[in-house]
Amino acid sequence: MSNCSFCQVIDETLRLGGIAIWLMREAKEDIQYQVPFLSAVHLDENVYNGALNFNPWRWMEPENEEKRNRRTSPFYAPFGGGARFCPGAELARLQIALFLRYFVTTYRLLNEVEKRQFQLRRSLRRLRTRCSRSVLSSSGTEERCRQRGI
Ligand code: HEM
Repeated sequence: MSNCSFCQVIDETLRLGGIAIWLMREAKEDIQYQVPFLSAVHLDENVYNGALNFNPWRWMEPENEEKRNRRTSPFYAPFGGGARFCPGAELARLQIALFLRYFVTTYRLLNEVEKRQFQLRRSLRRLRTRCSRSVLSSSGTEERCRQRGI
């Protein structure tokens, strides 16, 4: 699952907010090698333009192609690396992609105004249904509906 349609969104989310940046490592003895803290790499302006911005399209840029290799890249390691590389990485990415697909194809995101319009339309539809049902049983209800212009 290296190139699903949601992969850029998943990769960008894991770059900015993955758990990898919180992992701590402690050297048991003094060493002469300096390992950059992962969050410093993931959020480094010299590595990623506008590093603090959520920009899934960055992963489509050819210059980021090599950086994006989560198994080998020193600039992108949301699932750790080396011998401790996360064995659940592909499963996790697949689950996230399935969830996102279900979410965006099943639900519609509305702003406050659209939400209000949606609720009003729904109430009107329900009233219409109720009215058309009660027309059969009660002329009083029919009259009330007529008065309300439904
Ligand atoms: C978005 C979801 C996930 C993220 C961001 C993530 C990230 C990581 C990271 C960064 C490590 C390395 C930890 C370290 O170096 O100490 C790790 C290790 C591990 N992950 Fe995940 N993981 C995810 C999902 C999963 C899933 C779904 C599973 C199992 C089904 C899993 C199982 C493991 C295991 C067993 C290790 C330990 C590997 C070892 O130490 O040899 N992870 N994960």
